[in-house]
Amino acid sequence: MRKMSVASAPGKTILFGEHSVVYDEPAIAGAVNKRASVKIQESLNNYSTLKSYDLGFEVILNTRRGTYKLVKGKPGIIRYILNAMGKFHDHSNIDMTLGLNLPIGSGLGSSAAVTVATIAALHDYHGVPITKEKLAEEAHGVEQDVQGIASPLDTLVSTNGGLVYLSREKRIVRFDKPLDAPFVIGFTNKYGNTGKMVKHVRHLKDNYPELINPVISTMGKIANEARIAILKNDIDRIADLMNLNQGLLDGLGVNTYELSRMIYTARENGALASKITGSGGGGSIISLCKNSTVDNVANAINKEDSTIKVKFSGEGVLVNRRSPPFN
Ligand SMILES: Nc1ncnc2c1ncn2[C@@H]1O[C@H](COP(=O)(O)OP(=O)(O)O)[C@@H](O)[C@H]1O
Ligand SMILES: C[C@@](O)(CCOP(=O)(O)O)CC(=O)O
Ligand SMILES: [Mg+2]
Repeated sequence: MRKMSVASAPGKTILFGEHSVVYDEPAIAGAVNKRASVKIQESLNNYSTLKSYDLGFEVILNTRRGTYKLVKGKPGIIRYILNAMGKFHDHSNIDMTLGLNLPIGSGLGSSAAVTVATIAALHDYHGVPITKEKLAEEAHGVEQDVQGIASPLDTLVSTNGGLVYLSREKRIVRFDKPLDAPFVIGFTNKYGNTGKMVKHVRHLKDNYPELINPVISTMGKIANEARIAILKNDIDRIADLMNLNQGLLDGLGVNTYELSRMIYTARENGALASKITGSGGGGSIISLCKNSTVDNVANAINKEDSTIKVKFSGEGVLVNRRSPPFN
């Protein structure tokens, strides 16, 4: 029987604090019910392979030399997997398969979900016990290597699951109850590149510190206000804070015409709030709706863009389809 390991991890949606979280401000994000899965099998060849039917890529890897040949597809997300293999794999030949049922580059944390699932599968394959804390830390290190700058938010949420508040001290506090309100995620077919958008904000901050620092710290204050509103399930206050957060993201230049189109379409068709989720520059928006308006909002956005129905999910990383006995 060929040695095999399977791990999966959820994507996420950021409610408050994207970009400001990179500068240690608090943030609020939730794991969603769309996941990345990685299967590793002992290879019968004298080389390794990495395939994804969902993303249409195939790679032949020489793990001994650390080189690879892209047989077909785009390299993007492969960089995260190769970085993880460089750190957590030996030179044995393996066949890896990546499954992804969430849109990639769409602000839903595909890079974090793929990275967490890859590392969890590699550690299981090599029989290396690991805690959730260590797994999230290693995954954050991979995102930092590949993107140049990354907060631990995405990889913490993909590892732990649930709706979480990330404090300034980088501790996560899980909300006991998911938000009792329907959301619609709208996404454009123009994906955003997280690394590029984070570097854009860094450039602005370095050039206009006296203007941008107050924006970043106000985003942190909004996240703290939102934490209280979520605990009270004060939907109207959450909505006001989401729209305020959007105004500041716009100021940071991470909005686009397509994202604005979806934001205002959502608001004009009954959404209580609508804002960019994730890095922006493309990708997705998240709209807070009422049960009576959620279908209107989705239908209106679908006229020119796409929507994906996601639910918050309590499930974080799974290894061999069960929540690992993390110590
Ligand atoms: N079709 C694709 N095949 C492989 N990689 C892709 C594809 N589309 C986008 N990518 C890459 O996937 C990564 C997505 O990560 P990121 O930009 O952080 O988006 P997300 O918001 O999903 O985390 C980027 O490195 C991007 O270059
Ligand atoms: C923009 C940022 O705050 C979130 C990135 O989210 P995503 O990769 O677009 O899903 C960057 C980070 O936190 O590392
Ligand atoms: Mg990402």
